[in-house]
Amino acid sequence: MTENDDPTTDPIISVEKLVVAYERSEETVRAVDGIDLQIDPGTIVGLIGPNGAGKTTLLKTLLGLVSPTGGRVRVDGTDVAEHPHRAHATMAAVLEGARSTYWRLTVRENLEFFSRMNAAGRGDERERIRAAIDRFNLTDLSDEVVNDLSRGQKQRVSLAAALVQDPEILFLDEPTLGLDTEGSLELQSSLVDLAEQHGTTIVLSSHDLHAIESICDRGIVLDDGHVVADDTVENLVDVFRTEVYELVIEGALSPSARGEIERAYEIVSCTELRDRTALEVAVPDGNRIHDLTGAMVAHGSQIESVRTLEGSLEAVLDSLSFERSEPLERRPLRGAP
Ligand SMILES: Nc1ncnc2c1ncn2[C@@H]1O[C@H](COP(=O)(O)OP(=O)(O)OP(=O)(O)O)[C@@H](O)[C@H]1O
Repeated sequence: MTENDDPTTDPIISVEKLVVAYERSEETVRAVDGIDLQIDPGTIVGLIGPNGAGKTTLLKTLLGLVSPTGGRVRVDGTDVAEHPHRAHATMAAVLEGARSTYWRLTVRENLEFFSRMNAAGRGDERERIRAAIDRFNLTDLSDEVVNDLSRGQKQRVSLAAALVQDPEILFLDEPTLGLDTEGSLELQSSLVDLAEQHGTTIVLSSHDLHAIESICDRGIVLDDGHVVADDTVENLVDVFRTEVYELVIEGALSPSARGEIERAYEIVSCTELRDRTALEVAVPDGNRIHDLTGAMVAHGSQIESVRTLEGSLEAVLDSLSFERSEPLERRPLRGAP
């Protein structure tokens, strides 16, 4: 499912002109710097970006744990800052590094506690707990004290504790961290099931780009507190797989070669190195790369190398980091502001 499947659906999360600034000793850091977002129910959205991009701050602000400096967040129509209790009734979270369970209680006691706290009266509690224990393979651990479990096991308990709350929205910060490959794959399939079978909206941040590519409907790339790309994961990857080439030429790009390229292609970036120039050019159809190189040679460019930018989210991020000193609005990603 993608955000555009049903144009009549009201967004379950709506973020308007959101700014979150932290005061540090001598400076103000705008961790979120003017973000507008709408997320439709039942979608799985991945927040991606380099360290310090603002992912955790955005998640915590959606949850109401951090107050906006400006703008607002509405969850299921409720302003999170104005009515935090009402907003919290619809959501659960597993935050990285935060203890989202009680380590002195057993697994089962934790699940009972969270279920009663946040989902009292909603459906059959015993059935919900049994399903969460099954889903996260916790049967043999259900009477163990959480403190005695491994990091990966604790992570599974946190996820189970979030799920027994039967949330409409689930926020996860780095959910696959600490899980082995099998655990990570199980978690991914549980999240997809949740969205598909229960219509749960899932927003997760992760550096695990394979997980994001496998399960997310939509990827939002943050950098320096801004949304720099927002599209289906497929489209984000496609832009790089089929269309963008990096060409390195000797010397500078002559005005006539530049004019020739710009007649048919988009120059995504042009970086002058000491005695070379690196260009990223968006080519609408992969076959036309030969026309492009031919035209450049005809206009006096000596081409040193040509390479396709890999078709993976990793390439998207690498390319964004490469360009961090460049204006990001020059990226060709659809949906970027
Ligand atoms: N409590 C805080 N006080 C001051 N500055 C903060 C605080 N929390 C985050 N920051 C700063 O805000 C910016 C965004 O941080 P944030 O943790 O939201 O990014 P992130 O994308 O989640 O990074 P990472 O991938 O490393 O977790 C960074 O410059 C960070 O140093």
